[in-house]
Amino acid sequence: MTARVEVEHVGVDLGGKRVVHDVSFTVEPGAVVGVVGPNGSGKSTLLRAVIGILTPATGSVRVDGRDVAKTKPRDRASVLAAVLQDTTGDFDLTVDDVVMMGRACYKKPFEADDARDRTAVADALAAVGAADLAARRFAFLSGGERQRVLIARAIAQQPRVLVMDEPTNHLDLRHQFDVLALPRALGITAVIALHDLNLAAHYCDEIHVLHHGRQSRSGPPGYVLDPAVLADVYGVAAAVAPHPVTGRPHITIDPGGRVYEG
Ligand SMILES: Nc1ncnc2c1ncn2[C@@H]1O[C@H](COP(=O)(O)OP(=O)(O)OP(=O)(O)O)[C@@H](O)[C@H]1O
Repeated sequence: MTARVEVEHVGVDLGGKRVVHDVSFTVEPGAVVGVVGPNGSGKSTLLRAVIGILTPATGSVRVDGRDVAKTKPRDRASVLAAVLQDTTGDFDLTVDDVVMMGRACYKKPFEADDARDRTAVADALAAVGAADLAARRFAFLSGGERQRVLIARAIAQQPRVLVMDEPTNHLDLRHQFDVLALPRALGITAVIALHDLNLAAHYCDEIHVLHHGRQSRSGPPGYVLDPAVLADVYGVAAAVAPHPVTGRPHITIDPGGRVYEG
């Protein structure tokens, strides 16, 4: 199951200040969309509005036509799952227990886990290559192992939309690729905040660039990842050329600031 996400004129206030201004885009069912931008540009705030834990000051987020801000948290959880940046890592639980938390939206309080829950948990752990961690204590995992377990928890929720904020943090190269390939492999609509523009170029159908809380450019990677945009938004000199293997845009940054040609 997958869903269409419509972000319409979303503005978000934090601490009495507007930090996201008038952002609009649609994510087609099954599409993978990237949100990129410098530190403090509003990516996490926008993602929190998408999943409904922040209520937009303007506009709305709709999933299959239903306003997320007006949907009860329990109903939201069976549609939207999130992997956010600041999830505490101090659960005194096993990995199995942590991933089982993703099943809570399907159960009454204190209802026992059933075979379907256990299958969903095992499948989710296998999907992130963490089946061997199931019996380990979450608190004693490495940063990358924890991150994969938190992604497994979101997948065990069997959402129609997966929202991930910098999911590749802590992950080695192989796991970065595997995690970003997951939404498409599972057929889940995804909205992903990313710092690595080359990963965004490779995995995203569309990219939305935020700059000072505003949407500065949106569209397919080849349109968005333009040297002039990178210079304007990030203040870096960059060359963009087709990746030799995939043909997707590939960015090379000049750390010295020299502007490449071609
Ligand atoms: N509770 C808050 N009150 C006031 N301002 C806030 C609050 N939380 C975040 N901000 C500000 O909102 C802006 C957007 O922050 P946000 O975390 O969404 O950016 P980001 O693009 O995700 O950044 P990063 O790449 O560093 O994670 C920043 O200027 C930040 O300082």
